[in-house]
Amino acid sequence: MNEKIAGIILAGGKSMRFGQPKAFATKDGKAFYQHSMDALTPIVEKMVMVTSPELKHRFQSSETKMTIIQDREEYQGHGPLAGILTAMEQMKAEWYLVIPIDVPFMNQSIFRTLMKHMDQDVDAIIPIAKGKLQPLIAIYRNSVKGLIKYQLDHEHRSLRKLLDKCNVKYVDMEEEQSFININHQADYQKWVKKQEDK
Ligand SMILES: Nc1nc2c(ncn2[C@@H]2O[C@H](COP(=O)(O)OP(=O)(O)OP(=O)(O)O)[C@@H](O)[C@H]2O)c(=O)[nH]1
Repeated sequence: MNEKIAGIILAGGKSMRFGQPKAFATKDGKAFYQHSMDALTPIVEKMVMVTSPELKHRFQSSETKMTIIQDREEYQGHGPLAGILTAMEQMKAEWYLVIPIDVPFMNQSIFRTLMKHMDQDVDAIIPIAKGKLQPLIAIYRNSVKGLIKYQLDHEHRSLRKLLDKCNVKYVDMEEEQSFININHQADYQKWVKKQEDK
């Protein structure tokens, strides 16, 4: 455990492509958002799940280190950066482990690998997996808070844009399975069918 490190679960998306709130889809009898919690729980002392007013009442947690909050009002629905900023303002830490709610194959070892790169000169630690940057499964330092606020105040919601202005450590990940994210209902149904056929 490290008190300098806190967890942020991003759970305020609209799930338009999925057709219903994907946080509550299940894998192995457990909701997707619980898989995200499980990936962070062994590592962090405290964590927040940042969601929308519409979804807030649907999340449950008996985990004492978890708080469920909603995006700061003026940034509600403004994308993942709104969730990250809201969490950083609510919960003080030096480093934040960030995870979305649509990566049910994720596990703590991915974060343990990223954590090896935490040092003074770095603002963000971003994995590269499946040939892509993965800025939503990443570590951010509190040094980026001001930049995130600036971007949101100027309607710049892109994480890529934030990374362009930061000192970023990119980490190539050999393990790809953990990074599978489920955006479309069809992908989820394909996976469910595969399990049933096994
Ligand atoms: N707190 C917060 N989280 C968000 C917001 N927008 C997206 N997220 C989360 O960020 C992660 C990635 O979201 P996306 O899959 O890109 O977007 P989505 O809105 O969930 O899905 P689509 O509507 O299909 O694009 C998910 O965990 C979302 O719940 C937001 O405005 N606030």
